[in-house]
Amino acid sequence: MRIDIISIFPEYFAPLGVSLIGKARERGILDVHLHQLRDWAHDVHRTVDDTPYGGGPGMVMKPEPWGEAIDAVLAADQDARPRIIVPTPSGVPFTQRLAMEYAAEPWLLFTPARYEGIDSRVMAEYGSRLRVDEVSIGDYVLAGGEAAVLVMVEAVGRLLPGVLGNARSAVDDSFAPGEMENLLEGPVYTKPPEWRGHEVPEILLSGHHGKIARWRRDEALRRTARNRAELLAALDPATLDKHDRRL
Ligand SMILES: Nc1nc2cc(Br)ccc2s1
Repeated sequence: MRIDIISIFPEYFAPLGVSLIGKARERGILDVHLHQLRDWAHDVHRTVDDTPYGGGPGMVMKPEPWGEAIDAVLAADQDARPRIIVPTPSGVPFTQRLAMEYAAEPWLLFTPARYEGIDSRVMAEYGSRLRVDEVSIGDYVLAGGEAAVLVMVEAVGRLLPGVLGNARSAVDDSFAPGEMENLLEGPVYTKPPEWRGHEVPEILLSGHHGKIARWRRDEALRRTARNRAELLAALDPATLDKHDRRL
């Protein structure tokens, strides 16, 4: 997978050089290209923003630098087209299902904005011939879209074949479509069996895989009811057995 990111703070993406994503890049599973938006702002101050038409607070990112920057990225591969992802509090929710959809894409282009956002004509221009998604990582406002891109690149990158290794399958992730969709993962334990008077639940030491699976599902349902009751309401009743219903 190729990922391009255009930003006025490309240094913000240094974390993409470490840990899981950094190793995926070293192994050629992920190819990340960072671009400084100001390289396409040609005035002496390399200006990328201006006051909003219609008045109002803050500044809006100018269309010209973004247009030239996106054109330059598109020119990198004339035979392919990236899916453009615009982080914004006004977008569709970023979910595990959407992360999986993005993980199947060969090329993603992230356009994190600052200020009040990007002049709307930019995505109107590209939306006529490319897939452009406005995506929110949550109902809060950041100072810019860069942190949202870090979140999405990690959530997508870990799903790429070979990144998690054999030890861990993303199929068991919280929110993954199927068994765990709309369910939070339950508590986890490791050695020692007793720590400061706290013992590991006996069932987990029993070696009885069927009972352990049952216990884990019960705990997942309990945690979901406690922390995200609205997800339980979205659970497909067909996936609940009579034991679940007694919880
Ligand atoms: N939650 C989010 N806040 C913001 C702020 C800006 Br400015 C750009 C993108 C995003 S996504």
